[in-house]
Amino acid sequence: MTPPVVLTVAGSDSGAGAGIQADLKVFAALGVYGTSVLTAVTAQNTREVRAVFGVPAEMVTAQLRTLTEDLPPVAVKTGMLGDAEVADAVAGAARAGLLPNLVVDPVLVSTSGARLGVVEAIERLLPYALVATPNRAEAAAILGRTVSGTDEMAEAARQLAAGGPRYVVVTGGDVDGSGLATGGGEAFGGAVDALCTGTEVRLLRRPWVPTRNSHGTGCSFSAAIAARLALGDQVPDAVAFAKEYVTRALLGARTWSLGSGHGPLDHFRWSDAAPGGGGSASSSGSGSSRGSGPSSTGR
Ligand SMILES: Nc1ncnc2c1ncn2[C@@H]1O[C@H](COP(=O)(O)OP(=O)(O)O)[C@@H](O)[C@H]1O
Ligand SMILES: Cc1ncc(COP(=O)(O)OP(=O)(O)O)c(N)n1
Repeated sequence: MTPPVVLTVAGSDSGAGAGIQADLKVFAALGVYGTSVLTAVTAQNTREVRAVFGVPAEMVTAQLRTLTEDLPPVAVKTGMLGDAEVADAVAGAARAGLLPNLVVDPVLVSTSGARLGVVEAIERLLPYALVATPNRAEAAAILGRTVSGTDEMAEAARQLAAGGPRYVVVTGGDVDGSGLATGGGEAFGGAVDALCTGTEVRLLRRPWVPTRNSHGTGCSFSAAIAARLALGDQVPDAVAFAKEYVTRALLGARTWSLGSGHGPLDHFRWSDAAPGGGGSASSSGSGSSRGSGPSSTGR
């Protein structure tokens, strides 16, 4: 069967844990045909982002036009955009109807602290998003206030949804269920995200996986949402699937030793990494919206 085409518009991570490389791995793992528009090249490993080189906006437009003429996507995700000119180029394509089922992951700063984007660029694209997936820090930067506990995450999701995207997931991979920063190696109450559907906010909770190999969780999450939208899921189901997928990909990589910093997820061995069976990351689902489980399409 011909797979649906899914496009990622993002930066290159030379270490392949995040960015274009992670997105394409997620697409392959979930059975869709991935295409890519490169917005920037980073010199990056598991420890740091050493250099960033932006692709000119005209070249981003050329990639978008060339691809969408021949391989029109069924769903699209954006990651690192770099500057506002690149965001304008992508927004132009969205306005022209070339980027259906658009998932915007507002990448601003890497885990290691490097700046990968600006709020102004994100703001230009958010009105065209079907789904936006900011983490707590990104939501805070866009809204201009702190977003700490789950109540504030829910409120931030509601506020961002009122300003453009139909659905917003504020992710909290770095906090436990009661909103305390984790930071250590212990499992707390769960990795909690807040999904605003436009009418309500649902808290999605899966086990928090204690691992250093967590580089690229945000990229992988948004890529999985886009893949599942292309396969026909409704947004809440796509989001629930993506959360489960990331949990399993984190579990799959717990024993990996790739690089000396924050290593990548195991994007491919997720279908046999059952959450709850993974050491201290016991199941703590509550209040979550669950779609069909990842194992339904696992290889
Ligand atoms: N250690 C972890 N254990 C379980 N889930 C996690 C962990 N880290 C991140 N996640 C999940 O991964 C997804 C991406 O979130 P997050 O890591 O907050 O994004 P970002 O990489 O943009 O900071 C969310 O569903 C989040 O809950
Ligand atoms: C090229 C590139 N794009 C995005 C990121 C950040 O990835 P993300 O998944 O949002 O973040 P972490 O999970 O690594 O915090 C990146 N580093 N490089």
